[in-house]
Amino acid sequence: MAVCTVYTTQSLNSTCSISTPAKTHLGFNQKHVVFYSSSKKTSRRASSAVITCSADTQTVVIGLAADSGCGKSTFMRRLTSVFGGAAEPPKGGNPDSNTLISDTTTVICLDDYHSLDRTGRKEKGVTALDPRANDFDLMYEQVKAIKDGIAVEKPIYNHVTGLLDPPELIKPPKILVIEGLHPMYDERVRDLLDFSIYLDISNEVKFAWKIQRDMAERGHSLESIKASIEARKPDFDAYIDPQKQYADAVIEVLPTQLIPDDEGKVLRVKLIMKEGVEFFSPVYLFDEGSTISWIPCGRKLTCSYPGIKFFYGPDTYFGHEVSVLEMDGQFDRLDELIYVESHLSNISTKFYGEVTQQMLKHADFPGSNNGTGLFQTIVGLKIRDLFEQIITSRAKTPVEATKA
Ligand SMILES: Nc1ncnc2c1ncn2[C@@H]1O[C@H](COP(=O)(O)OP(=O)(O)OP(=O)(O)O)[C@@H](O)[C@H]1O
Ligand SMILES: O=C(CO)[C@H](O)[C@H](O)COP(=O)(O)O
Repeated sequence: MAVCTVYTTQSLNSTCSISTPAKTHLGFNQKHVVFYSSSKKTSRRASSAVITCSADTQTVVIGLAADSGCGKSTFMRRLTSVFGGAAEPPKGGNPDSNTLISDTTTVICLDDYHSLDRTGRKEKGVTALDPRANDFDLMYEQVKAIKDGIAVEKPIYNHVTGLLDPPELIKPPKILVIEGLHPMYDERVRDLLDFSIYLDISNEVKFAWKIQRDMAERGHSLESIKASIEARKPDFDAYIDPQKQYADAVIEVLPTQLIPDDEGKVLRVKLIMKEGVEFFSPVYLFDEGSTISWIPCGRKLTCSYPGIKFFYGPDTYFGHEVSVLEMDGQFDRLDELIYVESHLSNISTKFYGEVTQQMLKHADFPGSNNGTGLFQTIVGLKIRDLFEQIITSRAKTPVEATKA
């Protein structure tokens, strides 16, 4: 009996099939195929084996990083809507699950990889942002397994009780989104991402949003909100904020420059897009690569005080070449957004007016009248486009095999 192992450059999963020029008995595991045969010609046959995997079922992995209360859930709702169908927690599972599943996407919250529960963190004097409170080995193993087409039993961090609940089954989806505090912190996890986004909310705006949500909806006092932001800040600066250097797209939210000393109600939002990212071409305004300042308020766009200002141009971000699209101000009439949409290019829509349609559909979501909603919607469309391109390219590329 002769045995020959062939290593592949791509991971193999249960969708893969192997054909050889002659009859051989074979089996395969994640990165290699083993051929057994009574023939001495095994080695030659193995080298000419053709390995085919179904591209449809290989998971594309997207990372979304941001601090708590910075709009991740809102962004996820916009993204899953682009793919159609509702995103819901796993049916019949833990009612406090953080996971959202739709036909195309599964969104998992990285809080589920907290290794210390609320009491454990208190006893050790660490915050949830501290890497010591999180299990990056498990995060890496499970995200890799899902990407390789293997279902996992993922833990659940229960935000109601502050405890770690029994795990839930996560099956490989078409698109896996890992959202939370640390999707780009661990190099191994970062390398699994096909595309990454960082929501960079400036302190002033974060404070305004926290007050609005935690005072109005959760009954917290102004003092306690201030204290919680201050307590998280050193770890946020040390472990969360630096991840933005790795992101393929950053949505930066700043106070307006149109009104002096505004309290974070009118926003200036920048979409920073890395150049040279495979399957992602930055959005542009009017003329790709040029520098444009545009005030669209006129006959076709109603603007009340303080108006709307767009900017587009090239820049550098953490040493990378980027394109930046910026919007300062807010829309009065969302149906007129079509005027702005028609001047943007590379937005990966499937039909004229798709951005406007998505924005109108979710007019009640926070940020629908400003650049946060507009840019989140556009990034959602870019992710759909990236996914479709990846699937097409995988379908064209046969798995490459090298003999041991
Ligand atoms: N674009 C926006 N414009 C205005 N307010 C916003 C925007 N996005 C989010 N907010 C405010 O921030 C709050 C938190 O938003 P969201 O739930 O999407 O964030 P999150 O990052 O998922 O939060 P958490 O991690 O705490 O669950 C919202 O209730 C809203 O008050
Ligand atoms: O930063 C966070 C991410 O959402 C939370 O504070 C962290 O997950 C801890 O959660 P809780 O406050 O519910 O114990």
